[in-house]
Amino acid sequence: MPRSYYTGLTGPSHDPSAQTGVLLVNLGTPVAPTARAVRPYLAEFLGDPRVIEYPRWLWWPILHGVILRLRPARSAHAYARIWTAEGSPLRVGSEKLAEGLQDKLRRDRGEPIRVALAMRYGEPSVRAQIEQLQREGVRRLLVLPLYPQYSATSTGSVIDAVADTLKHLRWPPELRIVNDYHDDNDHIEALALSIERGWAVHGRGEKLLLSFHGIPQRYVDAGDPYFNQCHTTARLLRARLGLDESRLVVSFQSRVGREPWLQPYTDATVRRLAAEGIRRLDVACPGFAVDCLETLEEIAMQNRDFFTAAGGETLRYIPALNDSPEQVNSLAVLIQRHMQGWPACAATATPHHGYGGKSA
Ligand SMILES: C=CC1=C(C)c2cc3[nH]c(cc4nc(cc5[nH]c(cc1n2)c(C)c5CCC(=O)O)C(CCC(=O)O)=C4C)c(C)c3C=C
Ligand SMILES: [Fe+2]
Ligand SMILES: [Fe+2]
Repeated sequence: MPRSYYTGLTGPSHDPSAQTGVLLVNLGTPVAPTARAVRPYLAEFLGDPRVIEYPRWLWWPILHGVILRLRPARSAHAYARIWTAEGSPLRVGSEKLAEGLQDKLRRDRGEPIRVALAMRYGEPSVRAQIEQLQREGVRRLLVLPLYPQYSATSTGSVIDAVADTLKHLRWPPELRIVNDYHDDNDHIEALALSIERGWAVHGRGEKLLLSFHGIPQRYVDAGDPYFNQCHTTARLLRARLGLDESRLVVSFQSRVGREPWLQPYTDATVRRLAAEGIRRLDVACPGFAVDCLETLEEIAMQNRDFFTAAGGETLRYIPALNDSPEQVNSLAVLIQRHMQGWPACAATATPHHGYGGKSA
């Protein structure tokens, strides 16, 4: 395509060769580990009706009158424990993953695919990043929420943000959205390899606990598939690792508020296991693509303390897949499967293995 064909429509800064874009979306994180920075982040997050399903007239006074006065300082204190010189682990890890995927996809497909990262809450927003991709000339967009298991509170909310953005575009791109990848073979294999590598280096704990982020039980009762998808991931990992239900245990963390959330709770589980005589416990959090507050602070610090206080010796946290080659490879395969039928860009595609020549 001649460059001039695009310029008038999409603005001067686009790269007309990257017509296919991938938008990774993660939850979002405050810009600094301070109450002042955490407050607007929590206000946006906990003001999302997908996350808190109470009528607004009931929830708004509690959120603004109580929660946003107390929680920011407490959360900021937790964030301060995991903050790095580069910033929030969730943001840094997600950015590295996006870069790794862009390199990998360009190599695999022989075309300049653009991979961008957005945050559902805070910056860079879904809207800003889709508009940016569009300015760059992207006409086919694959959205990949970085949540392996679908929940209305996480993936569903990303879909809302994408849909809201499209309303404002005169000429929206062709769109696909990955709903979940909780049972994807390559993903399960990547998780298994990372767990086995941990065992090879540190030895095996007596049990492996998979701790997933919780949600209110009420949401699952109303039809959210999240609980089932978490258990399917666990079942597939059991089969792949050769562990039975007594060796690989599932629990749910990060409960907020008073209503019942998915059970068993992670904190009660690590205490129970220690009380039952388990001394070495491995914990992985396969619901998190990238390490964050909920893994680095809640699991690797808080729950480690609960475990040892209850008589356990070592709780070893097995890191998230982050930007490891295993995760870059498995997500690159997933992305390309979801792009099937989308042409490689004609002007820039280079012939590569598998096309033309003498192959059958
Ligand atoms: C109160 C309701 C919440 C629901 C429902 C919920 C679901 C949910 N969350 C994640 C992933 C993450 N959550 C993170 C932090 C976090 N979560 C909540 C509340 C709910 N989450 C709060 C209030 C916070 C902020 C921290 C705190 O104050 O405790 C994070 C980490 C972000 C970071 O900056 O590191 C992630 C990731 C999923 C996948 C999910 C539903 C399945
Ligand atoms: Fe092109
Ligand atoms: Fe959360």
